[in-house]
Amino acid sequence: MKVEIDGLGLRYGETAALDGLTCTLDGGKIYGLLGRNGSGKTSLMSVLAAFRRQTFGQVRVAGEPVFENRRVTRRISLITHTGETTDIGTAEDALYFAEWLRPDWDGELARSLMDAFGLAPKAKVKEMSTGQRSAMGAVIGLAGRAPLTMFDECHLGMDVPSRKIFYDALLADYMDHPRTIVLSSHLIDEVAPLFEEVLILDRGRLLLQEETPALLGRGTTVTGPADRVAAFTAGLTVLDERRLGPTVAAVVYGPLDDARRREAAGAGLELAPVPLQDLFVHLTADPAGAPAAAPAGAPAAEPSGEPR
Ligand SMILES: Nc1ncnc2c1ncn2[C@@H]1O[C@H](COP(=O)(O)OP(=O)(O)OP(=O)(O)O)[C@@H](O)[C@H]1O
Repeated sequence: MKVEIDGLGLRYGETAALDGLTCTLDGGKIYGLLGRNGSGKTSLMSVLAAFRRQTFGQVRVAGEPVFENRRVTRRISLITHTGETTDIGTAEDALYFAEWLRPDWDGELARSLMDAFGLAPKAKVKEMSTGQRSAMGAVIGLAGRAPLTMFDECHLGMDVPSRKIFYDALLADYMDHPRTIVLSSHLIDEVAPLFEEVLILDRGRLLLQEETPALLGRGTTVTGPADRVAAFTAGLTVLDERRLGPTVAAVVYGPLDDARRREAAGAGLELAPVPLQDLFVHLTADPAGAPAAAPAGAPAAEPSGEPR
């Protein structure tokens, strides 16, 4: 399902939660929606799901505006960590309601996920633990198979095995039933393998939108003897440096072309990708205290220059 967002603004009184956000999701992918606390992720998903009406700008899903448009909203699902959509009687009541709401509901999948998460059908949703309520939300979000499904930090409180069940189930079901999935999370390294494309928000605006491999290509860890690493990284943007005896691992920002990679190999240096989380920290660093970020949709920065 294609999502078009044009100059989107959302205000809560004086607070601009979204401030002229423009981007397009072509759909049929798993998108990672990242951003620091308060950057506008929940606000954006709330507008996309028509939970809130935008203050200005436009949102179109499958070519149609979403607010008060049941034809489109019945095909959009937003699962939040607060679980308000699941807060109804017992777990089986919540599933019944979700089935009534969702035209693409898969009851078989819902039952098998309930089992996998160890959720009892007769349990009252209000009496569930935080992690159990999150798991309930995951069941409803996945079994609903909405063509646009958004999970907003929906793994909050889930323990590690439950999160693994969620990620595995999401990927397996997405492979069988491709759709547009948007996932927001602060556990970046944990969810990064799921993302095909990443959007980063910053203060209500789009900071960056890029396919994951290209984004990961922006950073490299250079490891080797300290003096050779220093010589190789001279003039590059070094985000971090760790020293272990005579060996240094330096994280550099910006693509390295083939010639530079050959040069590194010739110097006996090891090159490795940088985790998405490290890049995220760099890209969203506070401009007052640290390197700033690349503009939205911009090509990767030159090795020698700090973007924006
Ligand atoms: N109901 C509300 N009333 C007033 N301000 C709000 C409300 N909800 C969010 N905001 C403000 O809007 C901005 C964006 O909040 P939002 O919840 O969209 O961010 P977020 O990226 O989802 O944050 P987090 O990662 O912490 O969940 C913040 O400045 C926040 O304080």
